[in-house]
Amino acid sequence: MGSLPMAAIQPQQVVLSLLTVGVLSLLSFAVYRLTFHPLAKYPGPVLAKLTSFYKVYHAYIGDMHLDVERCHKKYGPFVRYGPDNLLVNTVEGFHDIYGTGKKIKKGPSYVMHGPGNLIGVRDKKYFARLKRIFSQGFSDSALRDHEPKVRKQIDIFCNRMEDEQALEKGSSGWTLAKNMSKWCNYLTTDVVNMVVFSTSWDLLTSPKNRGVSESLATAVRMVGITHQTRWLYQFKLGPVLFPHLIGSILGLRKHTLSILGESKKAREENPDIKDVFAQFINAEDPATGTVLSADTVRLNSGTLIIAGSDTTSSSLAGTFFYLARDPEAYAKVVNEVRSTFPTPASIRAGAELNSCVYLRGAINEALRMSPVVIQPLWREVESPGASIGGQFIPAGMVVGSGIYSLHHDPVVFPDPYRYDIERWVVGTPEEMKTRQHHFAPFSVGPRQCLAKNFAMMEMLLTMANVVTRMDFKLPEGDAAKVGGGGKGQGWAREREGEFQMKSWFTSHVNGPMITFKKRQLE
Ligand code: HEM
Repeated sequence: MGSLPMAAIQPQQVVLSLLTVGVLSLLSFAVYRLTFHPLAKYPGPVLAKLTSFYKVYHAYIGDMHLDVERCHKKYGPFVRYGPDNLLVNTVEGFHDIYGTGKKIKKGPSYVMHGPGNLIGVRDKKYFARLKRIFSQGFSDSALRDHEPKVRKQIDIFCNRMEDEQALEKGSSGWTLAKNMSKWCNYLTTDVVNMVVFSTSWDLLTSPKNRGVSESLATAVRMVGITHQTRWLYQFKLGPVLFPHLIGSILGLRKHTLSILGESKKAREENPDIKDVFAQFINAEDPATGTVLSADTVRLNSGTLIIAGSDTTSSSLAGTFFYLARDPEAYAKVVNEVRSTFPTPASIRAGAELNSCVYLRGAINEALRMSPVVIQPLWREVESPGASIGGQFIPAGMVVGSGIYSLHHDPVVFPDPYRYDIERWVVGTPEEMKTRQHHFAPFSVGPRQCLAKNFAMMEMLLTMANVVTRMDFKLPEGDAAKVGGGGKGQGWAREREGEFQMKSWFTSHVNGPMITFKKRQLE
């Protein structure tokens, strides 16, 4: 009996089989993620449970802080916001994640910042040793060294704000309106460069390098997107998926290298320069016992420029935004500062400045309403797991909290979308303690902002100098609306009195437009 002839396998059949296998694998993967995954019991958007690209999308369009808020309103305090990601919106949970003592470290996507770059270091022991080097740059004694450099840049900033060449016609001394997100960015970028490198791009005085502000913003946007999944970084997908954002980042690298070059040149001429960069180049790498490599120095320098410019500038712009809309708060701040410091020359960082409670309240309330590091800062739970907000979360899961949501808890901050500087001035000790516990613009715990005190000093000095030298207000007409919410801007973006932010890694803002009038000082 002859054997039956084998039927020839058609290419369509191969494709069909492969497709079937592919679809079945995807289906079983989806079923696993929705049903058997360790986070399966937590509610959340179905797409977020299935794929990290849900988060990537919100990071790209810049509404993640609002989407996080929307999800908590819909699903409650624990929300699954990615296949392995859990959002926690209780104050206990927040302090469990970011405070000390838990087996929790920075999330996997932080590797994108490169080895030896403080902000991205995940190993706790290595971090502790590295932090000893970098925190010296922002210690109390270092702040005293930095203060004159900061004041000098603030003086240039104030000269630009009261610029008499730009008086509006018939306005009895008021200047043309200025876009404060831009000007505050020029100020803080020049400040951070002077403090770290003793040289700067002179953004306040020269338009030549101002494109760097755009590059910084785009770099921050790309960081925020890449933070949502480590695959983007590991498989180098960023340039493929977001080619329009990459050019700016290359531009930023060029600018960083130029400032490093300038700074080195200045050091050859004067080897005694004392700044943060001098500490970097003379420091010993705790991992190798040798001096920090050129790459480590470059990476950390880039981090300081980004971390130190965008954040402080958006916070200052926010303070202008809210104060210019609140005549009562404005009057309290102005009276307090002018009675404490009769002349700009008398303004110094320290006890007197810190005693200006309305000024501090005005800045704190702007940071509460519009915290500038605004995406959930992802952390990985280490073995054997951790209790977070009363829930046991297994090792390997990635957890985070939205600072914007924490700051808008209506129980602690009644009428949470209203700017009210009294929250930081009036209250029983218990109430003040509770508010502080729910307030974390700089994060908390071991990985909180390295330069929190420096940033507060810079903001207090800036606002104190401005109100001593000038009056300021919103301009007439539509320009007054720039930066605020309004109809048609999207969900939760209708509130006209709220400074609108795009939640990139740090926030991106526009406005407010502000007009200034120089005071006559004897
Ligand atoms: C209003 C201004 C600022 C705010 C609101 C702010 C906020 C923050 C926050 C929330 C973090 C935690 C980030 C994370 O967990 O991934 C952070 C980290 C950091 N910030 Fe700031 N920051 C400000 C200004 C500055 C300035 C002026 C500098 C330096 C010149 C700076 C340097 C850093 C560094 C190096 C880290 C990383 C610390 C670490 O990973 O342990 N920041 N900042």
